Amino acid sequence: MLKFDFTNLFSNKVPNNITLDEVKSYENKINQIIKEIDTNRPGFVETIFSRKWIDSVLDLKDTIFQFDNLVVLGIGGSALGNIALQNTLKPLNWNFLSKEERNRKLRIFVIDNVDPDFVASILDTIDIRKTLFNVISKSGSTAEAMSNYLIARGIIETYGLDPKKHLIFTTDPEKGVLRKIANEENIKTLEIPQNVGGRFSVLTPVGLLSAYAAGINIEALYDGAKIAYSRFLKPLFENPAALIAITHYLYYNKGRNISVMMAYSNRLYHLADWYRQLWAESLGKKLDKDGNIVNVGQTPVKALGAVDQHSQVQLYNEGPDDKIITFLKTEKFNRDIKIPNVHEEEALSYLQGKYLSELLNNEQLGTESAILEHGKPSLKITFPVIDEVHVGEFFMHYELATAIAGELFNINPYDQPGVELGKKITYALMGRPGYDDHKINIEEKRIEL
Ligand SMILES: O=P(O)(O)OC[C@H]1O[C@](O)(CO)[C@@H](O)[C@@H]1O
Repeated sequence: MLKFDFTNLFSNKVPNNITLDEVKSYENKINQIIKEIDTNRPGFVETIFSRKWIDSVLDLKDTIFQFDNLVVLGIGGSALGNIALQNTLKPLNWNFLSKEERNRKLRIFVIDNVDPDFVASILDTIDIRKTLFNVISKSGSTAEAMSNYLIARGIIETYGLDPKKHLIFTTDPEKGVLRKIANEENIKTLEIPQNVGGRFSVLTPVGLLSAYAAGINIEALYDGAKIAYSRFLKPLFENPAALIAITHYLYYNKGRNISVMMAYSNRLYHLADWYRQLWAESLGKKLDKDGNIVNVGQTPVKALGAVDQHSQVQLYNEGPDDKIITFLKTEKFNRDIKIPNVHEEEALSYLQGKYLSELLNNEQLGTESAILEHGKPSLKITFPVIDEVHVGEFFMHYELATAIAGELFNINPYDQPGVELGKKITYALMGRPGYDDHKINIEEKRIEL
């Protein structure tokens, strides 16, 4: 199980700190929220109690393992879970290993952006004949995913290959242009449960296919998610998701409107990236459930230890009192490196003979202590080891925490109306029929240098 340490959130060293009594005063409300979630089971919870989604991926086994590369084409919730799974659970040099070293599992690439330099750099690297493309889009219409699909398809056709053999669409069971094309052309598909939104979809086929293709144990991901769910049904002070939600909510109300997730592990860093979308899109809302303008939301920020000690920590310690910090660390790294005894130099003797893991984890503890001395609240999540069970558990704790936080803020955590306008203006700029109303009026008085 993941270990959670909430001690420093309640310390008297934090001016205007939250107290256990304050948290306790929300106990009834939170119990009610938990009961409601458990009764109505939102889609992301329902998913982990069904074999359907794992089985739908396992059914594609023969197709997947004919290939050497899997390229995911999707953005936002249709990409970030894939990226997090690969980076936390596979060696960071996975795509550089030989096929034998990879045990014949696939190299995984995720093309989310539409930056031509980025897209070309991946397409230039892979052998198209040995590549399976997984186009992921819940809506089946997102411009970035669609344009990258069209590019991939164009290349497949240019090579004289059969698109049906090189494409899998992961999309809504009924709606969207991807579903239409799949039906017309008999392209293999995976379903995204209709009641699961993109940022909550990592444990649906959205994240499962690339994970499985790389040899990740997808069943163990579900085992971990179920552990998180069983902890979510426990009383408030034994319930990590509820404590994350209420402590962030209370500190937000005391002016801490930035939530930093600082991972002391290059692998765990990608979980912080996933968390950014979840926390931002779910909780950043203009209207509450009663239609009042509230403009709430806590800005999630990711940071990497020890790197950001030399970039961000000065600000965290001495800048505005507007942050709550979550540290991620692991007790066990897959590899370790002993720092050799090279010099008879006293200034270096504290390092020589020690392990990098020891240095990094002491840096974490040092930063956590320094941050507390500067009066800033933090919590810490420790992975006993970075494996499927703990990563699955992490995803589910945060999805549940987000659902609870949504209720505390009295907003809908499952929609994202604020991203629509930008999409429509882009459509208009790109000449998509039906979007003329969204043509922008360029300011006549320019302030341009
Ligand atoms: O899976 P889709 O429908 O292509 O959407 C991709 C992403 O775009 C958004 O709708 C808006 O950013 C996200 O919520 C979503 O994860």
